[in-house]
Amino acid sequence: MSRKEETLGNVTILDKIKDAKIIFVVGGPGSGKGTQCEKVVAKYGYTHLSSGDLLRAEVGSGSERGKQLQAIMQKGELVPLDTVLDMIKDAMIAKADVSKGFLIDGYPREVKQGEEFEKKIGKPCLLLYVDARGETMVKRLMKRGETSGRADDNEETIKKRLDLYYKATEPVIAFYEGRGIVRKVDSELPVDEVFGQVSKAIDAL
Ligand SMILES: Nc1ncnc2c1ncn2[C@H]1C[C@H](O)[C@@H](COP(=O)(O)OP(=O)(O)OP(=O)(O)O)O1
Ligand SMILES: Nc1ncnc2c1ncn2[C@H]1C[C@H](O)[C@@H](COP(=O)(O)O)O1
Ligand SMILES: [Mg+2]
Repeated sequence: MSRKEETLGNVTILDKIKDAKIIFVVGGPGSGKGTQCEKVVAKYGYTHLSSGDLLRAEVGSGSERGKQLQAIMQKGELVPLDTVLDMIKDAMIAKADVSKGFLIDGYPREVKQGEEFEKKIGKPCLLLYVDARGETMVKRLMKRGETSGRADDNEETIKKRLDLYYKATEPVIAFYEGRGIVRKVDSELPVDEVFGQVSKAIDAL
């Protein structure tokens, strides 16, 4: 057992995480995952962990690993599963004592990521599927790119991210539909209306 997984009485920190609500937030690039998660944090006090944000923090640290990650992300490709899962696990452990629930935004990106998460961390009780049309997502990302400073908010990388989403991530939704835990929200609607649908899904837990 690592130091981070030390026991608290007879309960390990990982046991605590398993007992917390875990929500996967999945959708295409620019569909509105981060926007909705912010609102969930404000209303429900959940902990928002975006795999993309965790990776960008590592890039921002200037570390050797960050440089390798940056090269992958700039091309719109997926970083290795172990890297991203370790980052999420560490971030969850750091919040285990105070968290009412976890929003895991941008993960799983492929079915294997979901399977590994469940082996190493725990089971999700809900997959929020933030759905928008490809054309809408591209428009939103091009607009966001005017101010975001994100190296991947450019036309060429957006196209690759979208292609990869359809190929690798949409099967994740089908996989969890088989479990009956997917709730789809229509992110073509204004932000507050989308959030109304998100709130219904969370209230039903
Ligand atoms: N329902 C909405 N209507 C209009 N604009 C929206 C809506 N939801 C989000 N946006 C805007 C806010 C941002 O500028 C942009 C992308 O939203 P954002 O929440 O950052 O997407 P995301 O987190 O799914 O993208 P990424 O996967 O690239 O991180 O679109
Ligand atoms: N779950 C992930 N697996 C692999 N790579 C990931 C994951 N989450 C984010 N990334 C990389 C690849 C993405 O294009 C960028 C940006 O992610 P975003 O969710 O759009 O912020 O990071
Ligand atoms: Mg985001």
